[in-house]
Amino acid sequence: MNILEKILVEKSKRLDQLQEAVPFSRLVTQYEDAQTKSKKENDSSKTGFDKPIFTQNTFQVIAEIKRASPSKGKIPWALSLEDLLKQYESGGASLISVLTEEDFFLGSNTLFQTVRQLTLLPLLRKDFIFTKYQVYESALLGANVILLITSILDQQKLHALIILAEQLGLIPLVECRDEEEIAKALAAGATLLGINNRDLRTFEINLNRTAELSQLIPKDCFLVSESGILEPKDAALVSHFGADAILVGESCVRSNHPGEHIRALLEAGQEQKLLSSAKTKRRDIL
Ligand SMILES: O=P(O)(O)OC[C@@H](O)[C@@H](O)c1c[nH]c2ccccc12
Repeated sequence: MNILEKILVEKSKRLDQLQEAVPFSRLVTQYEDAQTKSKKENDSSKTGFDKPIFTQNTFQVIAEIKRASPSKGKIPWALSLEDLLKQYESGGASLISVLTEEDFFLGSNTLFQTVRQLTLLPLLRKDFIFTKYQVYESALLGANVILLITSILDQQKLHALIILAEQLGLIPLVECRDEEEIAKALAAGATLLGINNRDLRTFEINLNRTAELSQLIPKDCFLVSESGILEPKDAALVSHFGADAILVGESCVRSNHPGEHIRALLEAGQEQKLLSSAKTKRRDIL
């Protein structure tokens, strides 16, 4: 079994337990009640953020809260969660990604809720999502964006989860790792695509994956280059190949000055975007 398969086995077990405690129908009712309540309170912008999250004119950084990974084990943080988030904000991150997977990334829904309390920035819930249950759960947690990993979903399922996410007001970020998955994601209706530079089966990092695959992504889609971004030159490279944003975990949480780190990545990515008319490398039409 590769690591991805192991993660999915554990995730399925946890989901079974969760559904025993709170069945799907009850979760849906909880969601509907929460909606009615927030409408009554006229709490339309739960994040205080009413601007669109993904705009193509500027380069963006999505900064991740990551405690551990299967390849690195526990990742030592230079700062507390509070300080990390303050710096993510001051550095100019436009979205915070929170890993909630428990067994391999040491995340949790509680961690997500804590982050939700500590920042007004929009949040990406990062987990191994393959059921409608998890999409409702993400909405109840207060997520703005969810990750859908193409390699663990067939096209029909991916399509169904994209539609459900959108119905619940969540933006689906659809992660791909090769040509075939990009075709599948586009056919399933994805418009916000992630290219993971790390192969989740082997952990091998290759930024050229963004270079090779970005050409297959239509210009009117928004492209996030994920994983293995360590320095400004990495941000510049993927920006050159048409990435509109980068998703950065480890190098942010390890940094003593994550705010400065994010600012430097942002500037390098933005400068390159202006220089290289980056999108000439991307497909014109769907
Ligand atoms: O820590 P990095 O190399 O900067 O990577 C962050 C992020 O891309 C990575 O955590 C990630 C991307 N896709 C995933 C899917 C599941 C778990 C984790 C991930």
